[in-house]
Amino acid sequence: MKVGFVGWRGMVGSVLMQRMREENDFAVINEPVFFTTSNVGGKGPDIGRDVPALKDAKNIDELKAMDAIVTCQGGDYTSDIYPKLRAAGWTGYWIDAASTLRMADDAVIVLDPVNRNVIDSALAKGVKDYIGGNCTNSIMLMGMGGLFREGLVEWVSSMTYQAASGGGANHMRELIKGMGVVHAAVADELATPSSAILEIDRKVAAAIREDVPTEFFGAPLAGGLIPWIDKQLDNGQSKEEWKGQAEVNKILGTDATIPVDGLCVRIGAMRCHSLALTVKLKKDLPLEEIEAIIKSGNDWVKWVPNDREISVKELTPAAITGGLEVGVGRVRKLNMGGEYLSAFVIGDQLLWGAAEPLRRMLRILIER
Ligand SMILES: NC(=O)C1=CN([C@@H]2O[C@H](COP(=O)(O)OP(=O)(O)OC[C@H]3O[C@@H](n4cnc5c(N)ncnc54)[C@H](OP(=O)(O)O)[C@@H]3O)[C@@H](O)[C@H]2O)C=CC1
Ligand SMILES: N[C@@H](CC(=O)OP(=O)(O)O)C(=O)O
Repeated sequence: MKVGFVGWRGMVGSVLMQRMREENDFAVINEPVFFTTSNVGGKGPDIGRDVPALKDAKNIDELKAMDAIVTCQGGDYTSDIYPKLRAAGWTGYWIDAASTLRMADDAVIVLDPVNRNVIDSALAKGVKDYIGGNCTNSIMLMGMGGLFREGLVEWVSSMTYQAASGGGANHMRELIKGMGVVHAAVADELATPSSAILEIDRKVAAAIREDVPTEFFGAPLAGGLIPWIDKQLDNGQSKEEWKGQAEVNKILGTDATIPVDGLCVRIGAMRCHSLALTVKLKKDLPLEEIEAIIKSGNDWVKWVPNDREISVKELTPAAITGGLEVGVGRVRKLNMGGEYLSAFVIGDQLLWGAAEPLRRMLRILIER
């Protein structure tokens, strides 16, 4: 199979390359071809064997020679190139991290540990477009997929805590710079144990208002949060919030829509997205049964007992970042009644939230 890779040196693309090397995926790809929008003729990534020089990611003829194209280049690239390629008669497989094509009728949102049945039936029908889901939705479904699979979920309220990496590499850099600015504003006082905390607080507040960089996020994130992610819609939702119900139902292939809604908030974590969920179940099940169903969702569910000491150690970005496990904890019945469940779900948004579903989709295609 001739597989073209576009966007491989970006943040999502780099994580994809890293995972493909770890899983030895390049051993089963006869001809990997790497494309670029900025460095035609340059050197491709290290995949353990020689690869041809980088090809032009905007050259439709070069792209047309591929059996499959995996792109992490972003929505603008997809909007520009995909229609031209299809118009030129290309019938290969398009695997994409960008949201552009997700809701298209003839595209499938891929998250195979949750919707392998949807993927398999699409492949059998000849569907050619396989798109990675929004990071919060993929993480939520990786954590709570068992409850959805059993048809137990009536609705979900999802309050998110989303990491800087969701915005891209520059956003991560801005967060760290901001942290440095805050520290620098009170470094002397911090070195003096007797210094007054209110004075430290005043200086920190001033630094956050005036000095923390805001070029990429548009508001100070270090030492704060931003209660809006993505565009504003006419109904008062953010686009990120709108994606919840639309994508979750499409991923699951539901007949009747399961309502999913809540607020999406950017916080100062690096690459772990978290969700505080209220789940309305269709029936009042014992907690032990709920635990067994959640654990049975897939091999990556990391069940964290609802215990203070374990939760603060295991259910945090520090514990989860860089790994494929999706933490699920704080599961208990809420005061509203036996059918109301709380849960906290946390995952690395560059892995299950972006690169991993694409990597696995490519593998499914190759191994067919
Ligand atoms: N970030 C996320 O959490 C998620 C992102 N996505 C999708 O993936 C797309 C790509 O996201 P992301 O990887 O964060 O974007 P990046 O900005 O990190 O990379 C995108 C492209 O920018 C070019 N680029 C320019 N300067 C640099 C540089 N200094 N280092 C690396 N690449 C550079 C590269 O193209 P070239 O080599 O051709 O110059 C690269 O492929 C998004 O637009 C989105 O559609 C989907 C899910 C989650
Ligand atoms: N919007 C997400 C990241 C992302 O790229 O999402 P999408 O693929 O749905 O555009 C975030 O900021 O955390």
